[in-house]
Amino acid sequence: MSSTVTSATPSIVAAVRAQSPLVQYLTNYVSMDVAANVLNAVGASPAMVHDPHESGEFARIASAVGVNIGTPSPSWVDGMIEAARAAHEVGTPWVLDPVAVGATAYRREIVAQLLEHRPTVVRGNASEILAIATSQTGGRGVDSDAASSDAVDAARGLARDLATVVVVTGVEDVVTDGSRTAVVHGGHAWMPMVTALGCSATALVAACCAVEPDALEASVAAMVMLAVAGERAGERSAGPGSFRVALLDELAALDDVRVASARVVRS
Ligand SMILES: Nc1ncnc2c1ncn2[C@@H]1O[C@H](COP(=O)(O)OP(=O)(O)O)[C@@H](O)[C@H]1O
Ligand SMILES: Cc1ncsc1CCOP(=O)(O)O
Ligand SMILES: [Mg+2]
Repeated sequence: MSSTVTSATPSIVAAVRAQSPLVQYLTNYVSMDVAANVLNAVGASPAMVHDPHESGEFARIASAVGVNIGTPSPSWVDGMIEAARAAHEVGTPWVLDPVAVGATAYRREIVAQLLEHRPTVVRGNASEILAIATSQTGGRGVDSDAASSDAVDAARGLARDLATVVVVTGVEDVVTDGSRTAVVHGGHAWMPMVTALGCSATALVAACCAVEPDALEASVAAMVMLAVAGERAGERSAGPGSFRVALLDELAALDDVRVASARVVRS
């Protein structure tokens, strides 16, 4: 086991800025603004295109797609499925955010349908990943009632079962493809007090997958961005409100030296 930043991470961060990938994000009403601004801050190009009349067509021109079930309704779900289907068909990476999947049967059915279209990465908090991996229900709505460190085995098993990368966020972020596992340390205790940073983490994973074919390395880079920027933003903020603004500034200011300060443990 080693504790070091992956050599791939700085080049992925730079590639997002240089290539400005078009990230289509079908996300919930709560997160649209912050997730789009997070993508802009790191140099990606967000497009919140969700309607089933156009989501599949748009997914064919996007560099990566995110699908987030945070505020679902039937027509939005149709749009999600069209986008996921199209992304899978043309080989565009797509990332699933199973918000509060343990909470209702409706959400579990949506996630089951979306998983048929083979996401590149599933990014959730520990309750969400445990809900998918073990079929356990509950959780605390969109928030987690479990620690990411308690979901490592479940995440590894899920990654193997789905042949995907699984990211479990929390105090530490666990990234696994079932054989390789990385734990990213950092961030700040105010992060869960700012809504939609999990949704934004999913958006960043999509942006990194657009420029890096190794989805595990792409996901590590996305988590490093938030961990480093979050830690720095916390040092100069008065509370969650100013933290939210400072986080955007710190994401935009990420450079090789700052990225290299990340603490990543691999096994
Ligand atoms: N207590 C914490 N300390 C540091 N970072 C945190 C903490 N809680 C969450 N984060 C970070 O906040 C982001 C969102 O994660 P999380 O809160 O687990 O997602 P969600 O909002 O989907 O539940 C991630 O980058 C994660 O690392
Ligand atoms: C509050 C809320 N309600 C439905 S979706 C949503 C946003 C959840 O965002 P995150 O999972 O990133 O905290
Ligand atoms: Mg979430």
